[in-house]
Amino acid sequence: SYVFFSYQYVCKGVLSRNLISDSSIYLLFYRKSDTQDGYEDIQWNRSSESHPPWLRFHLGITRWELYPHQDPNMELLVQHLATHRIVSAVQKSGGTQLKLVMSFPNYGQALFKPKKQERDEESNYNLYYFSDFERHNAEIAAFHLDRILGYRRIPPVVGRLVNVIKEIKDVTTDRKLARTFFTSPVGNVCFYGQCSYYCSTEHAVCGHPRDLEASLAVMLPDLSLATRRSWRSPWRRSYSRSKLASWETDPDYCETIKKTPPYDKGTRLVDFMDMVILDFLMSNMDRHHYETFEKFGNDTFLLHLDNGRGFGRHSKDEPSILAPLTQCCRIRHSTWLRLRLLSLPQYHISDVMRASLSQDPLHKVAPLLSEPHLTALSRRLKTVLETVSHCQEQRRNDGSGQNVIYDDLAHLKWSTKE
Ligand SMILES: Nc1ncnc2c1ncn2[C@@H]1O[C@H](COP(=O)(O)OP(=O)(O)OP(=O)(O)O)[C@@H](O)[C@H]1O
Ligand SMILES: [Mn+2]
Repeated sequence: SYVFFSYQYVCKGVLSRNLISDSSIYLLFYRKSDTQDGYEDIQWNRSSESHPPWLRFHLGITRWELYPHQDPNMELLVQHLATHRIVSAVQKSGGTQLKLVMSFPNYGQALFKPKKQERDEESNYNLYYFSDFERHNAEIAAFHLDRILGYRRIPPVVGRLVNVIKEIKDVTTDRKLARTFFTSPVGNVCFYGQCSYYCSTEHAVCGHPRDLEASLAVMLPDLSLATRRSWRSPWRRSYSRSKLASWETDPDYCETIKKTPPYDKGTRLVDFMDMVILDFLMSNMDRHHYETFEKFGNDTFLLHLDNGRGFGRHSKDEPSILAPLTQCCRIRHSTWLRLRLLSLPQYHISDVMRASLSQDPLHKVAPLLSEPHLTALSRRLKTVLETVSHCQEQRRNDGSGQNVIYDDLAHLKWSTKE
């Protein structure tokens, strides 16, 4: 089968399997910064036992996934994110809303997004999707959901209570950020940073009085070590109050996309559908782009970065997010089986998510997703399965002979026959 064929190529080294071949490149990368305050001397060598968890994460990225199923490194990786001393916090340039890059003594880094909204607060119905807040708990919940779906295409994210004075203001070298700190009328410490959306006194994020809930996502390898390509989503929304996008008006839109590279070959179209299903489940309308690692060309997984606008509403579903699936009627066999599993009473998606999220350190402060959001997940999962059934019925009747299910498990059947 194709998968076995490409696997042989990987073994022969024609196609590379790992993003970063060994740790030596990092020794060169960090040599220039090894005298900085607060950082440890570099403790690792080429032996993997000496590597900090964030480095093991980087070295474990393959063309198919960010980390393996039952990753032995995961527990320590998230524990470090949640507890290690923050030695530096600077604003991340680019993007529309405030976020910080935090550094740890062992050179690990995390992308920080602050809490801006209460868990039980629903996004204002009069706000367009493109002016919605980003939510720290959505970043955390998206990581758990992506893992439960068996994708492993979101970098690990953990919740943390951050002391805005000790862990941001006192350690930042970012003057522009430091200048935006103030004490609110009730004595909480707040800051707002500099960005193009919601960075003003009115939209400040505040500690309570100093502790601020936030999400910390493990940083991917620096772009100078692993370049990424950004792809515009063919089903991108118009980001306008008045314009419609072509996929909203053209009934044959998918037929065109299916013939357009890279969607015409390999697994790109079904990989895109995987992402659409994730987004529909969490109701994320903001997937304007996705990224891939350049090294792997077109034959690789899609990174599901930037999930802060998911989980904004639980009382309403957004069928237009599923439009690619409705229009193309294509889904991976493995994804379809996973979704069916998560609809069974013993593996119910809401229960699996509740249990998974309760492992996060912020669960002690408050559950990461309120019960109505968990209920919405199971309702939306049912909609996805119904959409697939409807597609199958449609394909049976239209006589086109096109399959709804993309068989990505053929090699497994082949190997179990042995
Ligand atoms: N874990 C990560 N490691 C490294 N880079 C990341 C990570 N997560 C996101 N990024 C990068 O940071 C950029 C900005 O992050 P994000 O998309 O979350 O912010 P944003 O303000 O919503 O951006 P935009 O307004 O462009 O959608 C992303 O385009 C992505 O390339
Ligand atoms: Mn965004």
